[in-house]
Amino acid sequence: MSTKTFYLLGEDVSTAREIDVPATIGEDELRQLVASYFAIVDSKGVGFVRDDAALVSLADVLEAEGPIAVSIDGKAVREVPGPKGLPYIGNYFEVYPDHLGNHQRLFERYGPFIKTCNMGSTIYHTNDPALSQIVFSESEFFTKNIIPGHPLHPIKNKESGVFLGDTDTEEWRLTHKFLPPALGPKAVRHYAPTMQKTIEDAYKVFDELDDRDEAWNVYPYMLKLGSQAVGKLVLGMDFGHFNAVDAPLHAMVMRIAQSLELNKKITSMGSWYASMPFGAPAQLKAARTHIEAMLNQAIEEASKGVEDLELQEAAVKAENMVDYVLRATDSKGNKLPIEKIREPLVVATGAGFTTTSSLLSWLMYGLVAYPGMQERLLQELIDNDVDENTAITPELTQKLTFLDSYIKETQRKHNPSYQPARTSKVDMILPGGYKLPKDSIVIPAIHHIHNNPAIWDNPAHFDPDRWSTEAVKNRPTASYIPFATGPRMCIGFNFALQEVKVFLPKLIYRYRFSKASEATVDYDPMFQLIRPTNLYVRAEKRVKWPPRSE
Ligand code: HEM
Repeated sequence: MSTKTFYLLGEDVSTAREIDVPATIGEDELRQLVASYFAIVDSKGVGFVRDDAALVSLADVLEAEGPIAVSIDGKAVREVPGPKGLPYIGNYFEVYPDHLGNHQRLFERYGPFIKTCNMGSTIYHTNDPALSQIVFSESEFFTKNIIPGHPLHPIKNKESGVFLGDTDTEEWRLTHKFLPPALGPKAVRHYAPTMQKTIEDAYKVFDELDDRDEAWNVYPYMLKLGSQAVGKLVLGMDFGHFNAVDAPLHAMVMRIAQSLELNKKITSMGSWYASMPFGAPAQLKAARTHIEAMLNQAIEEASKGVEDLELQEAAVKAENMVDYVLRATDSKGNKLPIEKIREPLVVATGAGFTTTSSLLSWLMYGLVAYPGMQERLLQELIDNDVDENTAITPELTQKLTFLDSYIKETQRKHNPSYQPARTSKVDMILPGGYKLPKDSIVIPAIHHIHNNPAIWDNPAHFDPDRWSTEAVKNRPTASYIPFATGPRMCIGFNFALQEVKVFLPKLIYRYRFSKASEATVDYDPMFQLIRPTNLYVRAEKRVKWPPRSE
């Protein structure tokens, strides 16, 4: 055993610490030992420097006299860079209103890890897959802990267990045990007929719009469609969104969408604003109370079976998630307590329709904005013997490989979610030498990871065929994460993907879509998700279909 002193390259030598190094230590073990003293997240990047020269072998390090500097990925440690802010408002005007474009600009200027401060709230963003993987991994370094300044803080809700709650809680563990089976691959397969009925019920509205020769704004109709499906399959509720062309949105949908808008507004103002007894924070409180009342009624009224069933069996037999949570029983005979059912269901409903309606809107956008897509998707249906009477089963959608690539490319280029955030648990040194303090909010910026030119060839080009290239098949871990990754990733992704794989073929087979507005498509920077706000299309009922390919 010998005692050596180490300090972080870039810090003052007076910060050097003594570390006892066993005589038989190996090179990797030495890196790990030093990493553990300085909370260096990835020991593989640790290097040693003495008198400005790298100590390349283990023997060099063990024999070096005096304090040894520790480099990270060959660099000195450094503060996370970012733009200088104005007094009080910080970088608000550097980020808003076009936060997608502005963050892209900031990544180009400052590199893959940046720091901004808006109205007193400091946030870190990364467009680097390796850093994102670390941030999402629920470890000794990071967790989902929704502290003030976290984008979800104004709507934090411990009782919801999932999405709006911290990881380290009994509620998360319990809900995370009971909810996911109802959204697993086997469970969502038996939802396919209900999904198909949902889209077929919507035909009469799109047909009438065609008869009237009217163009329609995509997002509001996709919101109706996405929420109609989630209403039925999560809450057992018929929202009646396609009873007529101008059927209003159900109050449940309005209130959840309103909560998200208010939340984005509150977070963009900084955490001090959230506790104000008027304005957006007061409206948010009123919206929550209304949602709870409606949910109680839905639980009363949802169609339900009677017998208790083991989790997996309940998942494949239940008519909807209300039915499922009331009957699902774990191996020890425990059920999700009745008082713990309401909040997770509200969250699953909100998480389910806001996201799928945005994705559906971008899928429609691709049909009218990218030449040839609609024709290729239709041809694939014809070549797989799809016609208007075909039941779109998971077995069939597995064969629709171009549809799969088209959805993936849409989720890459136009991903609706952009700000899943995690919180640092300790002061640490990240790969690249970035110093990150405890309680920092870090956002793996999904849109910017998916459009990072260091990872994706010509990322601005919409190209579904890239998904069959070796480069994309062998892409770095976490470079495509539309549903986030790690233990707190989306639990509804099977549901979402199956839904769009049922809806899209049905729509494309029946209608020919064309763009009905010339304006550049905008997104609403004050909404929690990225969705096109001004995309108008016309859907004409097809009267002719192409022949099968030779
Ligand atoms: C295109 C559709 C969807 C996208 C892009 C999406 C995306 C995401 C993302 C990025 C997260 C992580 C959020 C965070 O870390 O803060 C998440 C979590 C979640 N999603 Fe989804 N989602 C989709 C559809 C759905 C559906 C259909 C449901 C349910 C029916 C659902 C339920 C949830 C839940 C409950 C969580 C929280 C999981 C937890 O806290 O452990 N999602 N989703």
